[in-house]
Amino acid sequence: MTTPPLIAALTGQRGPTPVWFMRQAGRSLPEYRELRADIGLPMLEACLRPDVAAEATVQPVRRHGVDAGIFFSDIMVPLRLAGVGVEIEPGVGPVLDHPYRTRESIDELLSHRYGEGSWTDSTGRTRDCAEGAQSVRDGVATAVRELGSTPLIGFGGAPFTLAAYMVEGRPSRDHMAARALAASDPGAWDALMTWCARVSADFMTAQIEAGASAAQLFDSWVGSLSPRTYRESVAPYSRMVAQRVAGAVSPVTGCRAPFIHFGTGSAPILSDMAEVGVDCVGVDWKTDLSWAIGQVPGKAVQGNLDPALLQAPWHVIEQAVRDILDAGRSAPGHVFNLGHGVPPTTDPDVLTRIVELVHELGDER
Ligand SMILES: Cc1c2[nH]c(c1CCC(=O)O)Cc1[nH]c(c(CCC(=O)O)c1C)Cc1[nH]c(c(CCC(=O)O)c1C)Cc1[nH]c(c(C)c1CCC(=O)O)C2
Repeated sequence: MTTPPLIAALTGQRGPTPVWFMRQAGRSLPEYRELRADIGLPMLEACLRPDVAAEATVQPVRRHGVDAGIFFSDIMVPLRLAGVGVEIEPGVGPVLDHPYRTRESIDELLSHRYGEGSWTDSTGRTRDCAEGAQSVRDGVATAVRELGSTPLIGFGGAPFTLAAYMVEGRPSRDHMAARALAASDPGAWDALMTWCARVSADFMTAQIEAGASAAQLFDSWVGSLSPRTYRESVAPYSRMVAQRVAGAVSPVTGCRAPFIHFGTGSAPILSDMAEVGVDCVGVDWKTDLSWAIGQVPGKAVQGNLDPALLQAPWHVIEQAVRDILDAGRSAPGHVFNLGHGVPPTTDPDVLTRIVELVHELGDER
C-alpha cells in the first residue's frame, strides 16, 4: 500500500505536497449548515452523534479533494466527557458552568476522568460519559471507512488552551486569570495542567486507536505567553500529551500517529513547541515560513496561508500559494494549510481552487 502524501510529508519522505485546512468542516460549507439544521442539536451533542460526526468529517474531503479529513469534534468534547459542564455558544465559543480558578474547584475536578461520570443533554436527559466516549470511537471508525484511502487526523486541545478556557470560564483575549494562577499557585496550576494533559491525551488516543492515522494538538491561545512562561509552565504538560499519544497505534497504519503541534502567535516559541516531541510544527499566518523552517530543523512544517487572503482576488491568492510552496521545499516535509482555521464566511469554491493549485504545483517537490 502506498504511503498517503500526508503521512509521507509528516514523516520526511519525498512526495507531492499534501493540503488540508484547519476548520475545513464547518459553517463555510452549505452542506454542513444543512446537516446541523436537520439535526437541531447543540454543537457538542452533534459531535457525539457518530453519524453526524462522520458526515461532517467527510463533507470537505468530498467537496475539496483535500488530502486529509480531520475528525469533526471539538477540543471541549473531552472535558464534557469527563463531566465538566461546558457548552459552545455560537459566535462566542466555549462557555463553562463555572470557572476553575481556586484550589478547591480544581481539587474537585481531579476526581473526574475521561469517559467517566455523566452529563445532562439539551433535553435534560442524563447521559453517560462512557457512552459519549464510545460515540467518539464509533464516529472515527465510520469516518475512516467512508474516507477510504484518505487519512484521518485526530486532534485535541493542548493543556494551556484547555486550562485557559477552564480558568477564564469563557473565551478571553489575554488569558490573564490563567496566567495569574500559573504564577500565584503553582501547585493548583500543576494539578489543572496535568488533568488537562491526561484528559486530552485520552481523547486523542481514542481517536487514533479507532483509526486516525495522524494527530494534531491545538494550542490556539499559546500566543498570550512569554517564552519563559511557556517553557516553565506549559511545555512540560504538552510534552506529557505527546508522550502519551506516541504510545497509541493506529489500526489503519499499524504505526504511531505522526504528531502535528500548532498554535497562533507562536513565533517566539516555535523551537520550544517543536521540542515537546513532534513530527511537524504548524506555522501561523503571521510568521514567515522560511524563517520558521530555520527554527525547527529536522521537523516537517504545516501552513501557512493567511485566512484573510481567502477574501482576496484570485491572483493574490495564487501568488501567496506559490510563495508558500516555494518556501516549503526547504523543509524535510511540508503540509500546505492555512495559518489558522477557515473563517465561517469563506467561499468554499476558493478552497477547492486552492487544493487544485497545490496539487498542480506541489508535485514539483
Ligand atoms: C479554540 C478551538 C475550539 N475548537 C477547536 C479549537 C482549536 C482550533 C482553532 O483554534 O480554531 C478545534 C476544532 N473545533 C472543531 C474542529 C473540527 C474540525 C473542523 O472544524 O474542521 C476542530 C479541529 C469543530 C467546531 N467547533 C466549533 C465549530 C463552529 C460550530 C458551528 O458554528 O457549527 C466547529 C466547526 C465551535 C467552537 N469551538 C471552539 C471555538 C472557538 C468555536 C467557535 C465558536 C463560534 O464562533 O461559533 C473551541
